[in-house]
Amino acid sequence: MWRVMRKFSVNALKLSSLCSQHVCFRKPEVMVLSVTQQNSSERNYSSPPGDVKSLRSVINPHISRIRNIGIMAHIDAGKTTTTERMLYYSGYIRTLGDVDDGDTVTDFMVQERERGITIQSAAVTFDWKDYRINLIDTPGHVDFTVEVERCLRVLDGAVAVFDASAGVEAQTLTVWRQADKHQIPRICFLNKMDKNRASFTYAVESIKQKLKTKPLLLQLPIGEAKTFRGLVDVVTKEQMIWKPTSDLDDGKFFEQKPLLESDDPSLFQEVQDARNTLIEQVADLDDEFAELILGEYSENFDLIPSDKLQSAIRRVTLAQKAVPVLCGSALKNKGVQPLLDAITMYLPAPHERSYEFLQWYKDDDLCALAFKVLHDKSRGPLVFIRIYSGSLKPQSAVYNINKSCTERMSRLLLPFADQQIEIPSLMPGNIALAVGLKQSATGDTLVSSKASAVAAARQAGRSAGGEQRNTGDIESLLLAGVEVPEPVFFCTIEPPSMAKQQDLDNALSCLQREDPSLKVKIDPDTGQTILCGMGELHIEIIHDRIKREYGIETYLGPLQIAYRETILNAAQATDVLDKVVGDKRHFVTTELEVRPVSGERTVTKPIIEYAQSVIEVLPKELQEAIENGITNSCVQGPLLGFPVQDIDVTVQSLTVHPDTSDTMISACISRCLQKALKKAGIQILEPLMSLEITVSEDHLSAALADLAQRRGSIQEIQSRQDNKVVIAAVPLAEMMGYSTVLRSLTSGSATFTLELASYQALNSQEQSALLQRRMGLV
Ligand SMILES: Nc1nc2c(ncn2[C@@H]2O[C@H](COP(=O)(O)OP(=O)(O)OP(=O)(O)O)[C@@H](O)[C@H]2O)c(=O)[nH]1
Repeated sequence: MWRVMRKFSVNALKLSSLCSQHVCFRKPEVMVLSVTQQNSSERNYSSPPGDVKSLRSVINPHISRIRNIGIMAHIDAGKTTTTERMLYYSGYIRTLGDVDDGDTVTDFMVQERERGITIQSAAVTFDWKDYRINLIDTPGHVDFTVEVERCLRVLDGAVAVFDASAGVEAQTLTVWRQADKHQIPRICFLNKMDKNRASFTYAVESIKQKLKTKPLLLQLPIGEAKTFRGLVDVVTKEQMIWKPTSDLDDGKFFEQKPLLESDDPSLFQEVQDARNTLIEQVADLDDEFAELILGEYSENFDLIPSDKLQSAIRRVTLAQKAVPVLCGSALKNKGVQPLLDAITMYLPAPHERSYEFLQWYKDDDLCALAFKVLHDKSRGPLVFIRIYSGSLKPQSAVYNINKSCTERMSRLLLPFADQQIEIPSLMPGNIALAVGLKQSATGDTLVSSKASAVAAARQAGRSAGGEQRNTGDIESLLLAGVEVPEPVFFCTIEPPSMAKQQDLDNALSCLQREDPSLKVKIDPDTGQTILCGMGELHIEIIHDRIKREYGIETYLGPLQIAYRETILNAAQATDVLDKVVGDKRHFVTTELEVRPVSGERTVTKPIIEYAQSVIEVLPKELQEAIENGITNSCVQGPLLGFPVQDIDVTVQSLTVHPDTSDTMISACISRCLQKALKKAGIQILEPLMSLEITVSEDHLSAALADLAQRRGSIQEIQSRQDNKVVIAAVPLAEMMGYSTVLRSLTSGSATFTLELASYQALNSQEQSALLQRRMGLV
């Protein structure tokens, strides 16, 4: 049972389950925070370090004291255990759990079902010493570009957790490269130092080789594998030894004292050498520090004050010139407190990151990103928000740029400790949960008002070179979130019985708000529900979540590619509708002309025009009925039922009997358009993907040979450190199961991202082969 649960925790979000175990274990109480009324005895802390209690009353700490971080790790490297220890030492949870002990998770599932909240939580807030740490969940599946990018957007820094016996593994490599792209400063934590075959040297070497980064060794282990008992801080030359002080060996207390030569001469020498190497490395990367050591301390590096070295390490970490490396054993409760110190010391505060879009907003104008939506049956959608500028207050209205609507939030909550605390305001750099936003979904940008969005749009327009754009276009520039690509795969989904259809519809509508890349539609012919997603894995996960979180066992049809249809030529068609319903005669005649639209940009909605003779006499009310008919007809093309794009429709003539309903007008127009499209000759378009593969030189030719067999066209091969980055365009139809093939071709060393680039025409042979397949003839 536990194994099963552990697996989906892997697939879903491990931090989520932690948050859920500890935050949502009981019905979350919402309490209005009143600093003066707080009674410390009510809290759930077990001798928290530092002055956590008083800090907890600080709703908006100074921005320099905030750290928004994520933890990235390969499966089983110890992300959950490390996170759990962080929450324990910070006083967030009272008892240390073991991920291999399933009881708590089972309990949590029961609670979760009773409370009706979905499992996932996006962030957990806790204080360490005098810092506010928001631990933001990083997605379990790097295959979801949208999900990963959304998440990286709200992180200011990250901790990469490694299994010290395994070094850098595939999944870490992928996320590491994504973090490189988003320029996120990082710290490495070599976990599992207690494990047989754990090797500090091997793991550091693997970081150097595989991640092509400069590791800064800030600690050295004392002992390795079974003998691992502590570590030495290379900067301060202090040793930290964890010794069980009571039956409860929770690692909370450890001995910290200067390492003396008499304690261990060879370790002392190692630390001395490591410190000198560290100083030289940092001096090479930081001019300010180089000047300092060449001047005052050139005679004796030992005299360099630790705080000067720490500040220089911070600067090179923030500039991503090097990565601090720490070590420990989360399971054996060693090394996590120094890791927390390093997070506060070396990772950036929100204002130390540069966010390009902020230049478009005035200083105190709100700019916030909704980065996760949770569904709570009693309180409705809870939206996780990160503020970049301005402030948020409960009962205030915000303008959602993506949805072009104004919404009012009723309350603001901090996901703090075991409660969600109601707060009166939220300042830049912070993260909170908003209650009452009905429209906002994952990835939406929230600003203070429409006027502020338009002003920022103008500013963005000016920065983009003052091109004339309409406001709608410019607004799309403003998305602090990520643009959602069109889904490229689809399949039918069916509930186990008709009685469950309503539940399935509800589940899908909740999931859609959380995940903007998921689309759901109804097949107009069969009435079946259709799921449209970004990839094989995406659809699989949605299927799994419906079962796991909503308790509905569904059946998926075969996975299909979302083609498009367009026309080859111009054509005209006429149609007549003459129907008597009750005592009314509905009579319409029409003539339509269709023409292909060519250009670089895809035109997904039909361009609608009217002949002069029609526009002169056309009442405004009928225009909507006509345009509905045209738009509906384009949803399903005449050849295979895929959406029709890149067409221009001109209404050449229209006669309508006075009693005719709008529905009949739409129906006649729609049918006439289908006739015209058929006459114009249908061309099927297939999704063409932009593929980026990062591969070592040794495996480059194997990857290229494979691409050639997939109708791929190579556009560019770049060099990135010792790796090659292949940029290619490949039809999606050739990409099924690609991750498995690439893994075996490159011994798991290559990574790739896949994104929709455009739609390209199938040639006549490919088109007729597809038609035959769809008709079941082959
Ligand atoms: N020996 C040893 N085992 C550890 C350590 N940390 C975690 N583990 C074990 O490694 C396994 C995976 O730990 P998790 O914390 O679940 O790792 P994770 O990275 O969250 O795993 P996934 O969520 O499955 O990706 C569990 O059996 C842990 O008990 C450690 O420091 N030493």
